[in-house]
Amino acid sequence: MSLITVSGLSISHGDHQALSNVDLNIDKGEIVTIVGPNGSGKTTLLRCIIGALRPNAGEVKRAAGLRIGYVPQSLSIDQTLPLRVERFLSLPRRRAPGDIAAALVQAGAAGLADRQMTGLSGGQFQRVLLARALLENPDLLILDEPTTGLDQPGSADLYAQIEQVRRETGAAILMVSHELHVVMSASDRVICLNGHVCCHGTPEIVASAPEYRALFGTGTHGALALYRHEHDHHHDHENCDHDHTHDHEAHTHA
Ligand SMILES: Nc1ncnc2c1ncn2[C@@H]1O[C@H](COP(=O)(O)OP(=O)(O)OP(=O)(O)O)[C@@H](O)[C@H]1O
Repeated sequence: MSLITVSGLSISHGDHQALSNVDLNIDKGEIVTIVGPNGSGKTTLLRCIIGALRPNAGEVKRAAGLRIGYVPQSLSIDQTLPLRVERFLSLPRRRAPGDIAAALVQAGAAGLADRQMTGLSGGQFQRVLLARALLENPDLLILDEPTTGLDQPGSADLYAQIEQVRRETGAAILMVSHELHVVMSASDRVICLNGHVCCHGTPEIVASAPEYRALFGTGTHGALALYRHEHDHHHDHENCDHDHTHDHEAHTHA
């Protein structure tokens, strides 16, 4: 059985329909990446999966006893409050120093226990958040744009760390990423979201799907196309939408 099964999930924020009829499942030990333009509902979907938001329709089924570790997109720390990493990792639940040390090692942040949270670099901060999620001994690790604010080498290092975590712990990974080149190489499956599932499958299938190309283009890994997307889909294919009106070179199929 899957760790997570999402079926027919729809949710609105006020009168804004953020997600419509989303189906998704995550199996043991796989890396699944969600891509999609800004505002396409990626964070909303993750928050439904961890149970922080309730869908208006559909459901999220979790395997019995499933342990989830969640790394949020951002976390603000009071800059005026002294808070050591070790203490941060013991909030809100007290943790044994040995567990904290082990989680920091696994997150590639060994030696940071005594540092101040406010003095960490972006990459170190993300690793501490990863360590915090690992303290849950997760079967499923959920990361919302874990490389936000990191430079390219920093991002590559963090993704390598995440893959190592999967190798060492066997945890499944569900993450949101804008770094499509990395997504393509490291994921077992990719889900392309834009208020609904535009297309999904192995990275190769998604990369060659016209709806993916319409969203992300083919040059500069599609990063620029993220900001040019227009919300004009039709659902006329099992896994895909096929009618986008974009001016991008890749969009020659419409
Ligand atoms: N609490 C909220 N109240 C009102 N609207 C919201 C709320 N949270 C999200 N939204 C809206 O729902 C839509 C989806 O937001 P969400 O944060 O899930 O997108 P996203 O794909 O994660 O975006 P980004 O890539 O910018 O992080 C957006 O239009 C957003 O403005």
